[in-house]
Amino acid sequence: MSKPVIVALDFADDFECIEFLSQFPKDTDLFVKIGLEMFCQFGYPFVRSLRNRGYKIFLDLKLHDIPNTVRRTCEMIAKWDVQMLTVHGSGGSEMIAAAKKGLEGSNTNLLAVTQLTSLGQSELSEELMIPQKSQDYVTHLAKLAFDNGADGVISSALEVPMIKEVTDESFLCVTPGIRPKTAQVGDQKCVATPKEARELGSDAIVVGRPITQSEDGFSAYKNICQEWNK
Ligand SMILES: O=c1ccn([C@@H]2O[C@H](COP(=O)(O)O)[C@@H](O)[C@H]2O)c(=O)[nH]1
Repeated sequence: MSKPVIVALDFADDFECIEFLSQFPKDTDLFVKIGLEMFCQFGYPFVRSLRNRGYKIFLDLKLHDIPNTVRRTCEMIAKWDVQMLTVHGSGGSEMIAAAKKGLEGSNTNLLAVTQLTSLGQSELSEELMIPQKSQDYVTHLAKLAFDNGADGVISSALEVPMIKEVTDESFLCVTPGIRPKTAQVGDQKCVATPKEARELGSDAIVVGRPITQSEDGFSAYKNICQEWNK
């Protein structure tokens, strides 16, 4: 099976989103990410409607709360038949283990966010006052996630080799912050091209605006898939 390009559906309304999806031929094996923007507006019925179309779903809610709340939330999401769910790794060992417990019996992969790809070394040290070097912080959180039952992490593609080294080759590294050479970087600080992500060992890439804001979203998607799967 080829590794997926996951399309981040960050749209202001569901009509715009469905219109975007209508460009894709029906037999496209589409893996989409529903994040906070769309989930806050349209909730579970929207997730269900995309699942009913046959899409694979990455529900990117980045849960970050006390273990009991996260476990109970995950118990509910476990019934939704989504393929991936995120929590923040910085929620700690108990919270990660509680999320995994909540997902028990489902096929949902639990992914822990290490360091947001919109944060660079200076934000980490100067704003968040985290004394470690970014790479050490990321590998520490990845190991914490691995040791507490997560199936993988969300990280920059640039960190994948180090993460696989401290965890396991099978530990999933799903990487946003992907920018083809000609695309605008925007608010992302840690970026890689699809080709770089593949060479660094990412298991899946997440791409939003370079596809969703392109004049021809389907062509942009196909070009990225081609570069990624070469
Ligand atoms: O560290 C992270 C975690 C999640 N994201 C999400 O991925 C997409 C990226 O969208 P682009 O438009 O390609 O920048 C977006 O939905 C983020 O919420 C991330 O970028 N970094």
